[in-house]
Amino acid sequence: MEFTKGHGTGNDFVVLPDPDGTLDLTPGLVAALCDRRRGLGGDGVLRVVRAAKHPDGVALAGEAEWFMDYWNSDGSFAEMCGNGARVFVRYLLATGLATPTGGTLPVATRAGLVRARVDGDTIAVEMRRPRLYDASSAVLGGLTLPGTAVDVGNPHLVCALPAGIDLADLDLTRAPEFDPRVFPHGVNVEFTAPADPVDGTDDHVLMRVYERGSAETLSCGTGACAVAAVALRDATRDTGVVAVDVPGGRLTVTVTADSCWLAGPAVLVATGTLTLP
Ligand SMILES: N[C@@H](CCC[C@H](N)C(=O)O)C(=O)O
Repeated sequence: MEFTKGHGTGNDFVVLPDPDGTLDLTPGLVAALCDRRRGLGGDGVLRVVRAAKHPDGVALAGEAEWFMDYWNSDGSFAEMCGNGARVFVRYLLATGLATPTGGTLPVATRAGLVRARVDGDTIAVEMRRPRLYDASSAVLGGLTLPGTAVDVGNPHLVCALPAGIDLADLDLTRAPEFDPRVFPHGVNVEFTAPADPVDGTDDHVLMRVYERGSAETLSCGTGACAVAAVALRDATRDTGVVAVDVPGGRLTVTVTADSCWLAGPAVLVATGTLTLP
């Protein structure tokens, strides 16, 4: 089986072309592929399948040719992956499987249709506007951190660190605890700290993330969108541009009245042939 490895700000994926949806992708196979010592290694798998050929994509087949079948590294599904969508589009373009029309390329996902725009090394995807819906908290190393629940198609909990606690000092080798009544299907937890202004943006935030199904990653695109929406709310703004620095680089999030653009680099690093176990 052919594979490609790619990443967006260090959030890395095994890309599997399966245009006709014939691959028997199982949670065990996904976990084995993502194993960093015994497999190819990755935060997740992106199966590239025609929307018409996947039960979760078929409803959008009239609007997008390709469906992003995203899996976390533990073998669970997620509704949406912002960095994954950007890498997915890079793959479609590099392989000639799709070309933008009128500057944009639609992709079907479990969270609905996203649109991509390509500008050199940068790929931006337009997703739904993040919805802030509840106050909740995470517990990490005995410390309770208040936060905001945000729906970006997938669930997020954004927690600002109190003064005196350094983002770099957080121990994210263990999962933060969260309230399962607010997040019955689990949650991605973002920890944030303010940063110095960046030209051309309205706000600048530092972020680390513990992802549902993938543990700590170097970046999370939907997480960055959630963080940007909370930063704008805290600045009593409804829309704006926020630079979000993650351990793997910088993402730029533009929240508009009705959507959210996530922009950053998306890179393919290797292709090869995989012998399935
Ligand atoms: N890294 C992704 C999010 C992947 C899904 C997430 N772990 C979940 O289970 O919701 C991103 O870039 O958005």
